Formats: sequence, structure tokens, C-alpha cells
Amino acid sequence: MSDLTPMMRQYLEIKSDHPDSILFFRLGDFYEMFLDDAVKASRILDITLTSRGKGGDGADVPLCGVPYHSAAPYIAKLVEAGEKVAICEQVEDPKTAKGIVKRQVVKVVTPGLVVEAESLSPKENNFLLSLVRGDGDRWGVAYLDISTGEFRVTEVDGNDAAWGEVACANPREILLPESFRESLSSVSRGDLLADRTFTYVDDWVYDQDYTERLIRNHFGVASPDALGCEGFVEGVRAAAAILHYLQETQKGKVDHIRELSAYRTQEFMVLDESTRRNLELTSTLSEGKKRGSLLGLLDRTATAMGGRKLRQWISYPLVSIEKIKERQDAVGELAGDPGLRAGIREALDGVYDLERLNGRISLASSGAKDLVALKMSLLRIPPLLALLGPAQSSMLQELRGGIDPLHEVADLIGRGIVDDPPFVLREGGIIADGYHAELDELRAISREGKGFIARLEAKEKARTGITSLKIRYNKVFGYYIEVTKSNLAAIPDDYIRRQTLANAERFITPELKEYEEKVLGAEERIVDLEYSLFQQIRQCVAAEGERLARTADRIATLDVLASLADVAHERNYCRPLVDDSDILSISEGRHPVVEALNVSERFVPNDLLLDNNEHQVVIITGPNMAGKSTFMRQVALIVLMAQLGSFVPATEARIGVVDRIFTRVGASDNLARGQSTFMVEMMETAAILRNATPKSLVVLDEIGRGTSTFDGVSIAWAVAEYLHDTDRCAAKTLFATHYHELTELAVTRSKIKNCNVAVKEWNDQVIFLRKIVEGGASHSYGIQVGRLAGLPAEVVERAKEILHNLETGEYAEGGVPRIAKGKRGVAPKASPQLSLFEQGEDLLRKRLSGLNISSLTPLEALNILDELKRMV
Ligand SMILES: Nc1ncnc2c1ncn2[C@@H]1O[C@H](COP(=O)(O)OP(=O)(O)OP(=O)(O)O)[C@@H](O)[C@H]1O
Repeated sequence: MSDLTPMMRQYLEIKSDHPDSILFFRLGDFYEMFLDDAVKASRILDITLTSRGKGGDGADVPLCGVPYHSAAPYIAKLVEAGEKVAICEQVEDPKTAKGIVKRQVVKVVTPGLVVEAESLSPKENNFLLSLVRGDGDRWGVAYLDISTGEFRVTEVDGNDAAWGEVACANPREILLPESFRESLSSVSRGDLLADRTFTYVDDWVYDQDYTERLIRNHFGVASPDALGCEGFVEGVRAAAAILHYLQETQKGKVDHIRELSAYRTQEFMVLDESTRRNLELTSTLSEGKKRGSLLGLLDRTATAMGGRKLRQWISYPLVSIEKIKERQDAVGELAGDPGLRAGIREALDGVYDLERLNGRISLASSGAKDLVALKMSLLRIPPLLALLGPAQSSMLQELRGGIDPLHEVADLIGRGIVDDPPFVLREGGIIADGYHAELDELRAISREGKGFIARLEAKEKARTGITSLKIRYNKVFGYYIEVTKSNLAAIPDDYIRRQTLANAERFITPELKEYEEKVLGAEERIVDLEYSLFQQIRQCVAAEGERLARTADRIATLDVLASLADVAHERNYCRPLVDDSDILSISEGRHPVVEALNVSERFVPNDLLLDNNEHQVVIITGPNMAGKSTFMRQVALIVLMAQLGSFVPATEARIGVVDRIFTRVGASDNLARGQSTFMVEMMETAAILRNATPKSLVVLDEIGRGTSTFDGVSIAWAVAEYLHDTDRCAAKTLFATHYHELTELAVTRSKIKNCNVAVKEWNDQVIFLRKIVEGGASHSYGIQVGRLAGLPAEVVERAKEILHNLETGEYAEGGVPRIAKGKRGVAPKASPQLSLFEQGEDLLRKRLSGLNISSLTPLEALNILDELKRMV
């Protein structure tokens, strides 16, 4: 340290407190980065890396920097790349500082704690999630969106459920105890961990006394129980770790986090991570896009808040029949009233993201434009409330009563701030005329002063007779009179020379300076006064943050209800009867997304009945491409839509509330997790058998496909039997399979039924009818589907030949199919060829012992010898 410059010493001291952040070290008009930070940042930001001397041992120090006034996009880019940025400012005036200027980190921007609008996507939350594991595999999960103030906490049992919550919140940054660092690498959840920043917090932070105290102090409650956290020991630890992290990074500016909303996973339908993915709830499997997902279909929300709330409703379908019915009533009322819907949409179209505006206002990072946006949004509320006046359904009535137009806030901003204020806050032009008497006076002086200058210029021109005389202004000299060299003879005595240029001279007069002082003084004071008035207004608005947050939440709810109603009306959905029966019956159900996106083929509706009696397990057979997966997904989606309060694509539906939906669909490629497809399939199946209940809906698509046929059939069979026979997990089950053997189960098991997707054979072609009918399928039509998919004709023909052999029982001794090649189209009877499945010496021996040498011609003998040679 001793041979470092004092500034470098100060830098290293501050940096040592922020080892995992890139330190933006304020030096005059720049933020500078040094050493490893500089190397990393220059690469990410694509800016020049330079160096300067006087690091340790006189070595050169790598260095790069960005201008302070345009740092925001650079910070955003680093954070986007998953880095944290610690902003270190000069905290005393360099002019008055003795020795080196004092510097301090004033804020750490991290991927999970971003508030700048440019770095956020409007219809998605940006969560910081905290995860902690307690005794007995109980996990605390808490997550916060600092930009909106939304803060949620829960507790779950087991690894799977905990990571399920992570998948659902989809956080940008995850906080974990330091002691978890090692074990995280063994969590085989590659795709879940990708693209997230991990932050490790000292273990002592999770101390129970400390965490409870943090919660009590922050929320001003006597105990975390007052926030609905009864029994949430781990949840409280997880939530408090977030508060601790906020204190460290935001340096105290977190007043707008006023609520912690505790929820229990039992209050919602449980959807594990793979089910969310498989059902393409918020993004598609193939491209990860919103378009093509259920969210993409249902999202007609007008506001960003509504968009985020709908995402949440889809992620957390309800199980309370009462609450589901409340939502249905509101959706029904809106769906039946196009005028009301259109009116709501029109009003909401002008509403900005109130939650994020509120967040920025509370964090004092909002500009004047944010306040104007808030005002414009609030002005939309009175007409909205008028529209809701006659509403009948309880939820709409509650919203009408609860949406607060915050008149005085809108009024304050309206009176205080001009309609189109500038982006910068410190150059004036923000505060409206008539808001503040002193400001008005100063403005008058400034205006008058400017007029005076113009008048003075005219007067001096007349007095001197110099028509080219000009009164100008610059920052160094203030106002001055400029006279060209050729006119110098005409200047009066009272002109005082200030500066000589090549072909002009500049002068001042006492009169000019007197006015200058008045005008410039006024302008300086105007700028200062405007800024402090703006801050006052912002503080007044911030003080109403809680009311604003509640109103924002209700507007979001209204937006979601109107969006669901819009889709229900346009797509002709029906209101499902949701009750606590064991019945799941759907008439003419459709797949909501396939129906909407696949306009080239008319969607064929299908019925379904599942219950816990005769129709507990329905085995669906049918050719590839017939529509099995589509049908099963459509059932799962209809149930999910019903429980989130939406109407459903069917003519009639009765949905006995489901506690969980499990899916094991297709061969999802999980290479990112380093697990084989079959392994994942079996793990998911095991989890289903462990966790399903009679209230669950299980969707199994071709389980066992990832292994050999016999293993596959055996596993599929045993799984179906288990789901049928075991009371604890006798879930309503849809089971699609290519193994026709499974249709036999219906003979011995009373609650298993068969159905298949009908196809028609015509001229050796299959026509998909897309209709689910009772009974098992007789054919797979795999070869025909292969032909449709463009397999070469030779392969198709050969496959048919092999199929024929298999079907006519051409088996070798061990019961293994004999796959012979004969004349095309004709299955050979007793083939001299050998089974592909026999091996090595046995083959030779058998072939030899079967020969009758006395009846062979020499040519035949030679041919056989050649054949034997090739077998070795
Ligand atoms: N009821 C329907 N009406 C119209 N088109 C449908 C219907 N069901 C499915 N389809 C269309 O048929 C195609 C195949 O459906 P799906 O993937 O469900 O078949 P599958 O039987 O599961 O096939 P595989 O066994 O190969 O997975 C889909 O692209 C879908 O668009």
C-alpha cells in the first residue's frame, strides 16, 4: 500500500468492501474503473482500456471510464450482463476538501434491484429472490420487485417445491447463504440456474433473532405474525435476508417496500417446474417466446401492471371455489357488456405503469416527466369509476369502491408541474407559472431583464451611431457590448474595455452589469428554487405511495378481468362450473392456443369425462400426429384456465377443483442439466407417483418411450396400475401411449377406460379425424405417418415389409421378431437368413448344423462358405 498514490489507496479500501461489484469511482466528470474491474467492464462495454502508473510497485494500473452524466446506459449494460455496479461518489465539495476528497459508495445496482425503466420489460416483474433451507428440508422463499415494491414470501417442503417457486418467480438474481455456495454446484438444474446472478450473503444474517428484528423494524410491527407470517420461520429468514441486502445496496432508500405478502402454496394449484414448461403457460417450449403460450393468448391487458398480474394469475391458479366464482362473475359481466369493456380499455390505454412510477417516486429517482405521467394516469380514473357505476358483480363493485383517483395528488402535479417538462431536473422549466409567488416574481425579472437588454442594445446603437453594435453573452464575461475595430472611434467614454479580439473589442457599462446581476441572479435562483419545489412535490406524492400502490393493484386486476372477458367473448368460451366434486367433464373442448394459431385447419372439438370412479384413468391410443398430446394438454389448460377464473374453450364444462396438475409430456431435452432424457422422464414419473392425490390431474404422454420396447411397456403398465390401485395417489389420469398392450388394462381394472383418436384409412393413406372415441386403437399407422413426413419410398416399403413379418409372427426361437428381407412386398416364409438378434459362434454353429452336405451342389456349398465367412 505504501507506494500507492493516496487516491489509489482510497480506491482499494472502498473496493475491498465491494469485491463482487464493479466499482464506478467518481473522478470529476467521470466514473473510472481500475484493475480487474476495468478489464472486465471494457470488454462488456466495448470501451477503450488504458493504463496509468503508480499502482503497487509502480506498476501500471488498467483503467477505463465513462462520463458521469451519461453513465446510465453503461450501468444498464453491465447489469444486463449479470454484473453488479457499486456507484462511488465524491461526498464532499472538492473545492473545500482538505487532502483527498471523501468518497463513498452511495448505491449498488444489481440485476435483481433495477428501477430504471429502460432496463425492465414492462409486462414482467424483475425479482430478486431469496432462498434458504432450514431443518427437515423446509425452505423459505421470498422475492421482491424493487421497481414495484411487490414483496412476497412463502415456505415449502423439499427441494423440488423450492425450485418450483424459483421457476415461477423467474428471478434475475438469487440470494443464498454463503454456506450454500458449494452445494449449489451439485444442484442439477442447469437451465433453472442459467442467466441468473447469484449473490451469497454471510450466514450470520440468517440468524433467527436478527431476521425477526429486521422484519419488525422495517415494517413497524410487533412480530412477523402481524404480516401473516405465522409459522414461517424459514420464510422470515428469507425475507429478512432481502431487507439486509437492500440496506447494503440501496443505503436506506427503501421506504416504498411497505408490504410483505405471505402466501401458502396450498392456497393455489401446485404446478411444478416441468408442468409449467410443458403446458407452455408463459413461454413456448421450442423458442421460449410469449407468443404461442397461454399467456400470449390471454394477454389483452392495456397496462403493464395488468400484464404482470395476468402472468401471476396464470402462474398461481386458485383452489378456493368462492374466489374462482368471484372472478368468473366479473369476467362474465364484462364479457356480456361490450360497451363497458371498450370503455374500460379506452380509459386504461392512457394509464402508465403506476407501480413502477410509484417505485421511482419513492426512491426519489423519478423525473418531472414521471410525475406528469402519474397525473395523466390519475386523470383517467374518474371516467373509469363512472363506467363501473352500475357494475353488479362483487369484484367489480369492490374495485369501484377501492380504486382511488387521488384527486389531490393529480391536482398538485397539475398545478405544480408544466405539461411537458424537460428530462433534466436542474435546468429549470419544470414548475408551472402561478404555482409559487417567488418563482413567478423571479421569472418576471428574468423576462424583463432580457427585454431590457434588447432595449439597451437599440439605445446604444442610436447613441453611438454604430449599427453593427451588439450586446452578447458568454459564460466567462457575462453580458458585453461588441464593437468592430472599424467603429472604435465612435465609442462613448463610459464604455469599459474588457477584451480585444482580432477585429472587434468587447466592452461593458455599469448599467449593463447592474442588470446582468439582476437577471443572472434571478436565473440562478429560479433553477435552484424550481429544483427544491420539484423535490417538495415529489415528496408529497411519495407520501401517498401506499394509496397509490393499492390503486395500482386494483387497476391491474380490472385490466386482467377485462382482458379475460375480451378473449372469452371473442373466442366463444363458456363459463365452467367449478365445484368440489370429483368430476372433470368437458363438452366440445378445444385447445385454446392451437385453435387460435392454427387457422389453416378447423379445430375439432372433443369431449372428456374423468372422475374417481369408472373413468379415473383414461388410456389414449392412436397414431402419431393424430392429436393425443393436443387433447391432453387442452384438458390440462382448460382446468387451469377454469381455476384462474377464466372462461374456457368448450361448450360446457364442470371442473371439480384440482389441487395439482402433473404432466409428463414428450421427450423434453434436458441436456443442459446433464441428465439423459430417459432419466428425466423417470424422475418426473417418480415425482408424480410420490406426490399425486385423488384431487390431482395427471397427464402422461408416452412414458417409457425412452427405453427398449419391453422395458417401456412394462414401466408404462406398472405406472398405470399403480395410479389405479393406490388410493393415496389415485389421481384423474390421462395416459397416451403407443403401446397397444396397455389397452388390456381396462379388462382387469374397473376404473381404467380406453379411448383412441379416430383415423380413417383410405387408399393406403391415413386421414386424421382428430376425434376422440371410445375403445383402443387397432393400428399405429406409424409408417403412413412416416410417409407423410417424407421418408423415402424405399424406406416406407421396407418398413411395411418388416411390419408384415412381425405381424404374421415371424419370430426366432427366443421369441425375438425375425426381420427378413425378401422380395419387396412379399414376406418370405422360411427364410434362410439369420435373425439380427442372434450373435457370434452360436450363429455359425446353428447354420452349420442345419446343412445337409449331401444335397448341396458345389456352387451352393461355395456360396454358403462365403456367407459363413462374412458372419465371423
Ligand atoms: N382436435 C384437433 N383439431 C385440429 N387439429 C388438431 C387437433 N388435435 C391436434 N391437431 C393438430 O394435429 C397435430 C398433431 O397433434 P399431436 O401432436 O397432438 O399428435 P400426437 O398424437 O400427440 O402425436 P405424437 O404421438 O407424434 O406426439 C398438431 O399439429 C395439431 O395442430
